[in-house]
Amino acid sequence: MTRPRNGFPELRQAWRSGMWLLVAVFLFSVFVNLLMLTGPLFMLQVYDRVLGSRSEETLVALFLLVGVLFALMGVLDFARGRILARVGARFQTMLDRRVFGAVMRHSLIPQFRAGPVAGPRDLEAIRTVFTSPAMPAFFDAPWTPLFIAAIFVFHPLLGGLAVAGGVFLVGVAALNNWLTRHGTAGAQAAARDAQDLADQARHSCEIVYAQGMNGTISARWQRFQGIALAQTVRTSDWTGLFASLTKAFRLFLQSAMLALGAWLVLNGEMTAGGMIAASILLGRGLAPVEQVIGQWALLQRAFAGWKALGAFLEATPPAPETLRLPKPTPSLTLRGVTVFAPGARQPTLSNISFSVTPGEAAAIIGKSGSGKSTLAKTLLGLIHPVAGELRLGGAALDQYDRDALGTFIGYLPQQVSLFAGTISENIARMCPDPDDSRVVDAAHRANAHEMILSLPDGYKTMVHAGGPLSGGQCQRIALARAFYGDPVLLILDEPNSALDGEGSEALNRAVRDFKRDGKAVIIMTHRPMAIAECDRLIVVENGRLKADGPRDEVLRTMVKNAGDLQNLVLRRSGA
Ligand SMILES: Nc1ncnc2c1ncn2[C@@H]1O[C@H](COP(=O)(O)OP(=O)(O)OP(=O)(O)O)[C@@H](O)[C@H]1O
Repeated sequence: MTRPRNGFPELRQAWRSGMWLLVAVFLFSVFVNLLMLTGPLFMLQVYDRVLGSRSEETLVALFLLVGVLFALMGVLDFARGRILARVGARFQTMLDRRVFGAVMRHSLIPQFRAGPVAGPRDLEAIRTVFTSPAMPAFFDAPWTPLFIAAIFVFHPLLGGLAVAGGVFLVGVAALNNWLTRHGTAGAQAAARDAQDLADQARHSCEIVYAQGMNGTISARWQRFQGIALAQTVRTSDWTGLFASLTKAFRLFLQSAMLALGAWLVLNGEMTAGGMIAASILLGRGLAPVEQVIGQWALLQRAFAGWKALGAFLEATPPAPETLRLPKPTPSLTLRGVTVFAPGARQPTLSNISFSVTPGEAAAIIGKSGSGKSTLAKTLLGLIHPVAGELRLGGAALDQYDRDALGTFIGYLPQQVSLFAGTISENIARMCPDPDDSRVVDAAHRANAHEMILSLPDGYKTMVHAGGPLSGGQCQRIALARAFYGDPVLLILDEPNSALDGEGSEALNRAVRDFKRDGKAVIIMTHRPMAIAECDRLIVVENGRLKADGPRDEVLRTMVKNAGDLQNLVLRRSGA
């Protein structure tokens, strides 16, 4: 069995790419931890040497030295924090594109599109650990045994007390982890549900108000929020309890250490300086443990994110590398194409075969739900048939590079959506430096140029959810986006659903121009106006091909009210 190369191996590779920086952090940590001995050593010297000798010169010299050493420790500690932040940023940057790509591929499956998008959040959760105090604590933790060993040097009894205290703290951390492991995950899942519902409600706020759904939606949101809050409070109660317990215990342990030390001093088994130094060493040694416990919720989220992200990337491999094929000839062939909706028993499209040749415009008509939009998405390679083959310019769709294929095809979806950006960027398919002449040319073809110029900011008008364009204006801009560049095939799904008579005429003109240029056009519709320029008519019924042939012939034989429809088509097209 071959081991998967996607998923966890990708995470590990991104992690390893920052390894040399982590080695630098490790080296910095060596010095930071050695410099942490400055305090106890200074204490030892002051108590045992300065106070004993009553030498002010020694005190001043030691004090200056300590100042320099602490300054050095501060600089090194700051530097390793900066490096760790960059290791995290590097980890995220290496995976950002891949995760975004995987989310996009995953969203092509309709039932996943509506679900929560975890990938980027998981990645963010892992990165956050690098900027949290937990990460330096991990690099400090290996020094804990050294500090405890140093306490043994002062006196074995003190060392024994330190070990017992350390073991108790680690036990507390493990118990905390065990008690909160389910609560944290549950709280995160419920918070995600609440956030997703809030986003959805915000996007559809008009329908929420118009249909009096404010109360029901906010009650549903509050329920999710309530679950999230209850779990968070319960988890935070446990974590808070353990954090307080740890803190109080560590302070008590330091006092216990002092008490034991004082007793040993009274018995003449150690010096007063050693007693103070041992107490400080204990504080230093146990600080990383305390810090990790304090950051436990963050660490748990990062561990869960690592597991979820690895599994997600494993299940969503990147698109296979393809050759950049040259621009295809505008001929499309389908043979026996069958498509199932995920989990469906009956096919949405069954054994569909037809071809469209250069210079031809074909209309695909059928009742609502007959499978026209599914066919359009299949022709675009967005839905994969379970059987049959589909070729553009002689090559199967998956032989094309996905982005390149997109430039060869102009697509107008049934439900138009524009992106946050200027009209010109939207027409240029969100290219950051659009070619103005091609943008204007596409707008002209879609009869959108005058309309765009009439807007206060013209082509620079910002498009955003909810404004400032009407449905028809959006459709014309989306049509211009389909025309942008030099597509060889146009696939238009209900192109004049929001167009007025003038817009429909312009669309017919554009289709005529496309045919004249030897390109191919496919229009999914049930509006007669849209088939005026179509030479071919393909009728789909319940996902099956019912008829395919010259438009007028098919109209005569297949459509019940052929006469009326034909008259309407010919009258509207001015033929
Ligand atoms: N990704 C998919 N893969 C296969 N089938 C799907 C997919 N998504 C939806 N379907 C199925 O396709 C059926 C037909 O829907 P489709 O939107 O293609 O019809 P349509 O002819 O365009 O209808 P309308 O004219 O109302 O837009 C739906 O009933 C649904 O079960």
